[in-house]
Amino acid sequence: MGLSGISLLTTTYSLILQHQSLLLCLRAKGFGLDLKKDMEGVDYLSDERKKAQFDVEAMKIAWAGSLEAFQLSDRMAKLVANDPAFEKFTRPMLGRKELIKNTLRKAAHGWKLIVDLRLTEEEAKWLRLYIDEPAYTDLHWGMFIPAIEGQGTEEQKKKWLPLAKKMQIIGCYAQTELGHGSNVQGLETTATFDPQTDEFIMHSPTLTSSKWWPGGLGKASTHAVVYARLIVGGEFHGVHGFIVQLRSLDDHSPLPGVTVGDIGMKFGNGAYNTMDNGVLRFDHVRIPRDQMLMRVSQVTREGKIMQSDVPRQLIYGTMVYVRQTIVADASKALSRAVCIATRYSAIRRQFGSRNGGPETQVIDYKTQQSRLFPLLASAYAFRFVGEWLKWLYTDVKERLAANDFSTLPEAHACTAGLKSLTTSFTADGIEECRKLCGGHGYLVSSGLPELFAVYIPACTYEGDNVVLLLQVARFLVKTVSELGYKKPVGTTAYMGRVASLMQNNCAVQTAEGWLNPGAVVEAFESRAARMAVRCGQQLAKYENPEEGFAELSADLVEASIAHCQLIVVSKFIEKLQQDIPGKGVKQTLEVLCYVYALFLLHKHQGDFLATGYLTPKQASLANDQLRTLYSKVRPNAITLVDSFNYTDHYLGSILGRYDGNVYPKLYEAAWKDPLNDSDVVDGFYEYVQPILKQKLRTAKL
Ligand SMILES: CCCCC/C=C/C(=O)SCCNC(=O)CCNC(=O)[C@H](O)C(C)(C)COP(=O)(O)OP(=O)(O)OC[C@H]1O[C@@H](n2cnc3c(N)ncnc32)[C@H](O)[C@@H]1OP(=O)(O)O
Ligand SMILES: Cc1cc2nc3c(=O)[nH]c(=O)nc-3n(C[C@H](O)[C@H](O)[C@H](O)COP(=O)(O)OP(=O)(O)OC[C@H]3O[C@@H](n4cnc5c(N)ncnc54)[C@H](O)[C@@H]3O)c2cc1C
Repeated sequence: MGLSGISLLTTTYSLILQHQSLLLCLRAKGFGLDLKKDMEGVDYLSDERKKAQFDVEAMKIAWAGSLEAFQLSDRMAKLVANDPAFEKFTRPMLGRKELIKNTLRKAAHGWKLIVDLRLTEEEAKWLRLYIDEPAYTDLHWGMFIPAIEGQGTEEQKKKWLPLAKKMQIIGCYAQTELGHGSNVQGLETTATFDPQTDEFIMHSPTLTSSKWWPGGLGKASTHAVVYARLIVGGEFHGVHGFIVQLRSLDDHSPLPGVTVGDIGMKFGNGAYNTMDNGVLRFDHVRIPRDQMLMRVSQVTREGKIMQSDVPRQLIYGTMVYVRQTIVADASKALSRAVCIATRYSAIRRQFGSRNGGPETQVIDYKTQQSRLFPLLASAYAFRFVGEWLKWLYTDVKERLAANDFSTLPEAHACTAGLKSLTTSFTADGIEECRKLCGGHGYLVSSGLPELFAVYIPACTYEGDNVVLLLQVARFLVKTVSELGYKKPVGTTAYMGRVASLMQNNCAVQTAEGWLNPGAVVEAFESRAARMAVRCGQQLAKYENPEEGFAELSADLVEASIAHCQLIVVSKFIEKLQQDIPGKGVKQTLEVLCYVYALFLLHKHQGDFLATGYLTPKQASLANDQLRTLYSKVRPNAITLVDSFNYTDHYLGSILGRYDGNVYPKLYEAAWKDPLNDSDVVDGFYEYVQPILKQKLRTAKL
């Protein structure tokens, strides 16, 4: 018997086993048989795993970034998965009060582990990630502490950071207001210096100045970094951060003059409702002068404003830091959804049965592949661009510490643009994964609805995605306008070759011709450069540049997307120039890299054609190559998602189970729903039976 014969037999056997276990479950419900007899321990995806053409363990390390990073993340994932305190199956069924209490309990348990096991900050970060429940701790560690680190003086850091790091105070980041989020300079909360008492008076003068949205503010935080208009001597001196105590450290009650609470339920069940996003108002609350974060500007005892040589934009520094982490998180969320959709697509069968044999695995449909594999490739692309962005951020941070601010504008543009690009794509990608799972994807037990509901605000928080792309556009327009006398560097270095990028057209003649990193990068560079230059030319026609910018903003957003996609493609290609150990690992990643690039080229072929860089024939050749690449991904699909090394606990999905034992577990889960606690539904006697028993008098009905 040939290999394909053996494989057919094993597949059929797997199917029979699945059907048998389903039958056992069905009987279990009907006749009280033992549910445990379903085929626990059988790997329904083992045939798929045997198809791998690369070393999965080595790919896990490539995904994690290093052996140490892999081991650390794996250890934390298992620690959480094996601890029943972190169970999350019932989360979407909990009411809001229970939900928040449950989250507080998990956060406390997590903190106990961190202290008892003496975990490092890096380990603690991974532990919180795998607990997988948005909580006040995200903002405490993710924004409150970084805000003090980035904007505090040495003295302020010495005072506040030990308290925060030992969790003797809990902090949040209170910037957004009811009336203003994107427009930070439009914030209305005031911090007025009182030279008599050497204090700032924090005040919310209008309803719209109420702080609105800060995570952790609603119920947990004792302190906040509050962004407010600095007023000294009756004059406005820009928006600054102030450390303000909100609640008593004894009984947690709000301090005098502070009104604080939760803003209410948000999208989805469970999901982001575990977070206490809050509202906050001040009625002339006094804080000592030294609680203004004073790295950028200082207010002296006499009420003089002193500017340090640190640029004003550093006030926005925490956002640069968090946007960078959000890019890394995009790859986690997308890879999680893709892992679920890929495993389930290999289990799910529809149509195509011949002679009573098994139906076709839906993953073998070319349409399924053309929707799923670009998402898989994007998860890897975002992982690597996230790694690069982390490097860029670390580099900027070191430069800032040495008072070199030259790379801050680029860091701002890259973090803003990539945050926007990756979160928008990931949010759409999770929803696509739900559709790829058909009807079962809509079940909460698929894990996808909650993942989607938790993820989508990433398109809004830390800067609305369109507003952020407009920031990139400003950076690009500036770069283009300076081309005559300033050499562009970093991610805009390609603009230095603008003349040739505008003139030269694509040389690819065959589908194989697209398997060339140089050809791919040049295509993306030419498209981005041409779109940016075109915007620059259009803008030049306006007398008032701001009016022109507003008028052309939709085109500017497109140009920014082209620039950011170029960054992701280039960083993936650069990654492949490194030494990546493991049999077949680099080759498999090369396939994914081409999938990512050619998928984008196909999707945005309008840009490539309209800018005149590609001919329709060359665009069509790229699409031909893409189909071939999908066939190369197919045998590796399951092991490529195994390489994310996600535990079943973290995935939280019956469809994405590692062992593929989907149907019995779906069936079992249905019976755990509280609605099935009784056969006759609550409310039947009040509301249903009277209808069934009614005797209608009218003949018409
Ligand atoms: C742990 C994860 C959970 C996350 C929970 C969520 C938390 C949050 O959402 S916190 C709140 C986040 N809020 C935002 O992101 C607000 C978005 N708005 C802004 O960032 C800014 O207001 C703006 C950038 C959209 C506009 O700033 P503005 O000063 O009014 O306007 P300009 O365009 O004139 O910019 C002036 C100048 O500053 C540069 N710049 C702007 N932002 C930054 C930055 N973050 N870092 C460095 N530089 C920045 C900008 O490029 C301009 O430079 P020049 O052109 O050289 O003058
Ligand atoms: C779940 C969640 C958690 C959050 N956590 C925090 C937190 O911890 N701390 C905190 O301070 N804030 C937090 N926020 C607030 C968040 O940062 C803001 O909501 C975000 O910055 C967007 O601002 P906005 O709500 O003012 O949107 P708006 O600016 O009102 O956006 C509305 C629409 O207008 C468009 N728009 C706005 N300005 C422009 C423009 N110049 N040009 C073109 N279009 C424009 C936008 O694209 C969008 O379509 C959180 C928000 C959410 C949803």
